Amino acid sequence: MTTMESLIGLVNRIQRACTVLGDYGGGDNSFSSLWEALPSVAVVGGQSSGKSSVLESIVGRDFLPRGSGIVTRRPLVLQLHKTDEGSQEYAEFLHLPKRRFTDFGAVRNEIQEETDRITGKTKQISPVPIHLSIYSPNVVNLTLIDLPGLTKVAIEGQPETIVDDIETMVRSYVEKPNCIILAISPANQDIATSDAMKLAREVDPSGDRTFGVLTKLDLMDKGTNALDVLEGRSYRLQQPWVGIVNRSQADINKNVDMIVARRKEREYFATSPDYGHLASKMGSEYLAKLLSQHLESVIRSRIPSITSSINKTIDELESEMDHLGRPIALDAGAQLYTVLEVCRAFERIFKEHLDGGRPGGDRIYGVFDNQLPAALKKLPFDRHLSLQNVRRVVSEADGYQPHLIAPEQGYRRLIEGALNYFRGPAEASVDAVHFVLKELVRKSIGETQELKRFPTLQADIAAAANEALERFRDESKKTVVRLVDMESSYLTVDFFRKLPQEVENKGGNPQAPVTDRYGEGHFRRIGSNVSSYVGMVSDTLKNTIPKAVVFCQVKEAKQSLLTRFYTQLGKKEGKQLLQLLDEDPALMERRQQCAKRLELYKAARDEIDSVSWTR
Ligand SMILES: Nc1nc2c(ncn2[C@@H]2O[C@H](COP(=O)(O)OP(=O)(O)OP(=O)(O)O)[C@@H](O)[C@H]2O)c(=O)[nH]1
Repeated sequence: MTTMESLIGLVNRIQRACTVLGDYGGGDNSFSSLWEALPSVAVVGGQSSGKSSVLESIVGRDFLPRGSGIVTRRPLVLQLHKTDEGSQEYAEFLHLPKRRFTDFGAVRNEIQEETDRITGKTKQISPVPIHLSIYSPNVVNLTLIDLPGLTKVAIEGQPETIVDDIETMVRSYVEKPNCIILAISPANQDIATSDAMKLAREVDPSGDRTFGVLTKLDLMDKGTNALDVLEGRSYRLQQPWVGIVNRSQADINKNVDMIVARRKEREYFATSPDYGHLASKMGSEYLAKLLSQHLESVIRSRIPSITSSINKTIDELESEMDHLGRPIALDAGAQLYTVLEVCRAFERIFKEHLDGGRPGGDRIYGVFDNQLPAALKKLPFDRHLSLQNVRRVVSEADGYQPHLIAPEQGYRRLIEGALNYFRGPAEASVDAVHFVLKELVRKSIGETQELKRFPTLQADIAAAANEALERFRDESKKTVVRLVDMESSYLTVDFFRKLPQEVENKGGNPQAPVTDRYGEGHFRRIGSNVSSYVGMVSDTLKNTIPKAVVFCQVKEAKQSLLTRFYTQLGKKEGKQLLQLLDEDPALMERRQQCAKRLELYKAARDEIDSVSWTR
């Protein structure tokens, strides 16, 4: 069996770890809170209901600040550790790990000062808890959280909102299903008006996790008693009510020792005509034992769910850490490696877009299959080869001496003029593919998870890739224009060799008169011959332009999009590399939080494992 000590000690250790990492009940946290999964006991009550007195008598020591107004302004997480009989009592604060307090007056001062350290002297409240551990043979293992007293009016110097602020803070603790509520009400007030019971009823209507504590039994009017409450008739709870008699103000003024006070309390119940029959179930010592046992059994029953919640959170945090990436290494070599790794990830995605696997590459084929043929079709050859223009160009080419057989010069000029039109669609194809590539770079950058961390590197890669694409575009343009120019520079002789025969065959009658070389039909035929030649060239270019474009732009983009960037990278020094890897601060912060949390949860898991082993 797991010992009680180890179970409560386990939760104590996890709670401390939580606080170190800023995870505490009532805190504002974007992560699921481990604290909330842990059972704890919160002390709530109206002002002057006797909360401090109950806590002190559970501890058996005077150590809480006293005064008028709201004294408790930060939650006090009080962890009690039972030590061997005869050992010295001491206290330790989590915020002062190296100091052992044996003087409990000094503990009181430190609580006061530490409260002010966060809240200032303005009497504000803060949800950041103070952790105090007390090691003593006179305590039972127990963790209690002392919360500010519920109040109805703000006193001078306090903001008006304090009444609500306190309630909100107290509520944020007690509404958690794992919180055991120690609700303190004074017996000399009507239980129906108790602030503690009002809140407890709201957050725990079934009374499952509320322990009702009735203080000031000794201050009740003569002839009255609290048996209706203590025996559960006035207000039913699943747990038994406990009556308490704390030190009176006069006792406190006289410095009546806590141990003496405990004895007096025992005597009070033992000799009380009203409560004598309940004596064994009354008093602060009994309350401490009751709570400790209850806390232990609650912890025991929760361990499996705590463990599974811890394991689930560890998985979540680990996958988030993977997603956020590892922290940046300090040496330049490792930094260069990181930059290269990220660049490669980007290049891989970019290639997937081109080669298929990711969409977008098909749009390049769309340029070749639709845009280019459509643009070629739209070229104004009809106008260029109109009868009128053919006649004008041929006549101009002839000069004063009209051609005798075939208008060689005229043909050349008409063909050259027509071929010039191909530059437009050729260049437009280059541009269209350029824009597709640019868009794919943009997309790939967006899809490279590894890049998300590094806005600077992302911008630099985008700039380098786009600069490379511009270069490829220039090269590609030169090449396609060259293809067109090549067509003009040497015409396909074969085509013309066949022409005259075709003309003569056409008539079919050798006797027919030779066509009038200067008539309309003649020029029409010239136009039609040029048109067929241009059509042939158009078919050729429809095939060769895509080859040039793929060769100059697509293949280059796949192979050497970042080549120049890599060369420049090689010249960079450590500092410049670090600049490239300068992360988004929000992300850095998130990773840090994640890492810390992961550490906490792993530590918690180890703690739980170690307790399980001692069974
Ligand atoms: N006679 C008698 N006096 C008590 C008892 N419990 C508390 N008192 C007195 O009631 C006063 C308030 O008690 P505290 O323990 O300071 O009450 P509190 O709820 O902590 O008060 P705040 O922290 O100011 O909200 C003190 O003067 C105590 O001595 C009791 O059971 N009997």
